[in-house]
Amino acid sequence: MGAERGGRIDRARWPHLARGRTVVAASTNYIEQVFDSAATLANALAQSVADDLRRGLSARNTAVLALSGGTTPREFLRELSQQALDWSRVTVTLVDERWVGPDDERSNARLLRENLLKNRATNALFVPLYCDAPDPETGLPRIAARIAALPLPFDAVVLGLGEDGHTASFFPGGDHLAHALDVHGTAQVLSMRAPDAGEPRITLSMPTVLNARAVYLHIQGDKKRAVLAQVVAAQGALATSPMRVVLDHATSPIQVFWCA
Ligand SMILES: O=C(O)[C@H](O)[C@@H](O)[C@H](O)[C@H](O)COP(=O)(O)O
Repeated sequence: MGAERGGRIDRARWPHLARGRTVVAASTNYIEQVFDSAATLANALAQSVADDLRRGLSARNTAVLALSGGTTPREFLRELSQQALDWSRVTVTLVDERWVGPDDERSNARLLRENLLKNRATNALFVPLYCDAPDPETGLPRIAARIAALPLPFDAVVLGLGEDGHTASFFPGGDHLAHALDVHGTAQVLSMRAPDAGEPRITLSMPTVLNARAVYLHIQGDKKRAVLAQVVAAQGALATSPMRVVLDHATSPIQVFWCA
């Protein structure tokens, strides 16, 4: 993969890279930065995503962002909500959503509502990946119409990583996994059911994610870092994992933000 090591990073090639962070590896399809705490990571990631949004606002007068749910992003979302920019011109949606009501503990919409859509970001427009249909298959046309109406590509997409190598709701064994991962596919959003997914899901498709102007991977803890190392080395069960497909087809380097 031709990794560069910290001292030899060509900063001109990586314009988003702020000073003072440790770059542990970079290659043509990812660049990894390591932070000494979850708080410094959350702050740096929020600043970086906010800069992407500001660039979008000044170039196109509008900006659009897709965020992941799960347990990792809470602190980052709170930091992002404090970023000074014209949030009234920003549209926020999710990378994926569990098919549960917006007040359910497992709802990613709820996570965003409680942690991002407040403070300075109160006026951001949130586009949910959930509707009152009984299941994601039935709700899909409505959700797809919402995504089709967005001014894509996304200015930034933030992904998470599961220990099974899933990202977004690209779960191994998912009923629409091949379709979702098809880089030439035309679907922007799909339903997904998988044995390890818990609830049925809605997910952005791989090309919708990878067309973003900036794609981040936010991971915390040694276990996730070990998972990513296996994905990068294409080893064992993770050699063909969904995250590996993301790395293989990244059109601009995935920006990995990691802390122990
Ligand atoms: O809603 C979700 O489940 C996600 O968006 C999912 O892709 C998540 O990012 C990973 O599963 C990591 O989740 P954790 O941060 O909880 O480990």
